[in-house]
Amino acid sequence: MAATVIDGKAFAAKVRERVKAHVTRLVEEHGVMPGLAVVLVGENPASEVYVRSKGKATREAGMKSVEHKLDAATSEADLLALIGELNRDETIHGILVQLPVPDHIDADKVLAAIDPAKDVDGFHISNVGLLGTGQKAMVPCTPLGCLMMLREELGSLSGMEAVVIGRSNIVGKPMAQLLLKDSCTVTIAHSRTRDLPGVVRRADIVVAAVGRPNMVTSEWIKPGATVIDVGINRIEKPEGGTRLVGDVDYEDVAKVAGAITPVPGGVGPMTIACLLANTVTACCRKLGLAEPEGLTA
Ligand SMILES: Nc1nc(=O)c2c([nH]1)NC[C@@H]1CN(c3ccc(C(=O)N[C@@H](CCC(=O)O)C(=O)O)cc3)C=[N+]21
Repeated sequence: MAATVIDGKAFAAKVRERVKAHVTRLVEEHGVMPGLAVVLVGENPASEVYVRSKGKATREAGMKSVEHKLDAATSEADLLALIGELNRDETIHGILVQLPVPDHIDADKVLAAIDPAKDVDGFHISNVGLLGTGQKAMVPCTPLGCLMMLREELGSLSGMEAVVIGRSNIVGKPMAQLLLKDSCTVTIAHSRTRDLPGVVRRADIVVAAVGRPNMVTSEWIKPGATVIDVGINRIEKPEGGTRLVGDVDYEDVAKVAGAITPVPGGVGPMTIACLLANTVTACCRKLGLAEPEGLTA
């Protein structure tokens, strides 16, 4: 039986509707419009596309969107000064510094400078620690989007075997924390894992976040498993031009999986929806309101 396709684009549209409803309520009942500031340092065509679509989504949700495009030669001190200003700006509830930053800037230092309450990426060590200890954190957007899709597809995740492939701070590690919080038995596998296919074959839930095009194939997948593909790899087409593929060999894996996310149209759109969701969450917390329904982990 062919796998169910998890339509991330359609689900993201639903999440964005929810975001919009919360924004309307914040504006009408509290006179506050959530604001998101995105900071981009240097020129990177892929980043610029992403920043533009984020700005558009932010405005469509009825929120304030601010973009700061800084020259590639911007000093670390100048970037830190801008973050300080955004931290103090009452109209800004979320701050995102697009990664990667140029080599002469220390990314860890920059992330540490963001007010943890405005850290909508969830990359500040305070938020990492809060998530790891089961406290109220800002949760990284991509893992949050993956979790929302898994819950939507599977209902309760309790007791399931989950294997996360990839140990990055932005996806693998926080994804594992969220799955653990939902009572999965969690394995983080990576490039040094012995018998990676054998480890992945145990999984009811597979989250692939390695950055290697089409790495995961059907022999790795337990029949009926749910497969979330976080990879976004641009590869050359034989006939010229490029196309986006994930870390999962979609056509192949779809033959055995129970459900699978496509690339594009899977995790990517959910990441943007969750960025908006996190901005609303940050705004609600600042105002001392209840957690916005359907937008948090
Ligand atoms: N501080 C920070 N936070 C981030 O969240 C962050 C970042 N830096 N740096 C870059 C990556 C990349 N990223 C994407 C989000 C959505 C799509 C997305 O929506 N992709 C579409 C396809 C877009 C296309 O066709 O090119 C899809 O998957 O359907 C892609 C990439 C967030 N990132």
